[in-house]
Amino acid sequence: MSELGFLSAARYGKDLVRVARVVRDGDKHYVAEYTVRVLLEGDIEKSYTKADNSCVVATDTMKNTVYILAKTSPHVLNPPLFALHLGLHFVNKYAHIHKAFIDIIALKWSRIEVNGKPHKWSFVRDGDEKGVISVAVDATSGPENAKASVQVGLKDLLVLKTSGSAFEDFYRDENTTLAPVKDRIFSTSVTLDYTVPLPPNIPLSIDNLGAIDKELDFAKIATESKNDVLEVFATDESASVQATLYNTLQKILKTCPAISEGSMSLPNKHYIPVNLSPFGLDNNLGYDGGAEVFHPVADPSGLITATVTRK
Ligand SMILES: O=c1[nH]c(=O)c2[nH]c(=O)[nH]c2[nH]1
Repeated sequence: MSELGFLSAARYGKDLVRVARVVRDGDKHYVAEYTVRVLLEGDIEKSYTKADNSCVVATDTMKNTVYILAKTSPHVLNPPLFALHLGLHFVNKYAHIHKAFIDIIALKWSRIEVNGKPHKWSFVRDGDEKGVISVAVDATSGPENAKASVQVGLKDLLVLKTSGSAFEDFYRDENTTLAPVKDRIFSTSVTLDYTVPLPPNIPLSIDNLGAIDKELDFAKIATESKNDVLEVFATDESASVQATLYNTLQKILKTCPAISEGSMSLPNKHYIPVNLSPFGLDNNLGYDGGAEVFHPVADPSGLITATVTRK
């Protein structure tokens, strides 16, 4: 068969590797639960073009590696570091693998408090929110010169405010029916991704991951950026989802000097005030807001996205 095309890109791996790890410090336990995706690039063309599997690190091997490092990595409780450890492992172990892309979704297990005291080994899923980590390790110039991009964030953080949100003075034309409103419900499911450049003074290696975290403190960045999301959402006198998104990312850049860029994706989950006038009831449908009964609509939703980059 004559070939009409050439292989211009190739990347393969294992997706949806679910792993939970318990770390025991005496009778105080810690737990992490992840869904991991591993994708690799390198000298793998012949597996596609020549049906030659000799270069194929089996995706089953990648799955095993996730379990093995979940047991052996000192960084297993720190998702960005664990992702870096996995990525560096693959480019170090296999000379023909030059890039590793590790994505982790971290499920939420919060320690249960009993009578105000944190319990030793009991946890609760107290929200849909998940941590999201996306690491790309590039060892094209050799594993000793590996570079990595690290994006961290969260998704599915559901928030709602019943006041402090307006939407007015928007563009109007003959297709516009939406009435301006001074006071409305604002609800969204926050997706936040931020870029954390690795310190240029510390060579990227498995052995240096501890030192890198000492400088950056990924756990602190995660806590502070989430606090900023919640605080700005609650306190911003929102002129629009767009303006609140922008204010949030500005706040995060201020709080977290290690972050170079942040992106957010915010669906505008509309709550439509119900017209109760046929029943002789006033639901405050006017410009000033103050409605009490709403129809939460699943779709369509707005979808507002933006990236703010440090100057
Ligand atoms: O905050 C908002 N931004 C929009 O772009 C928009 N469009 C719309 O219909 N409602 C809203 N609300």
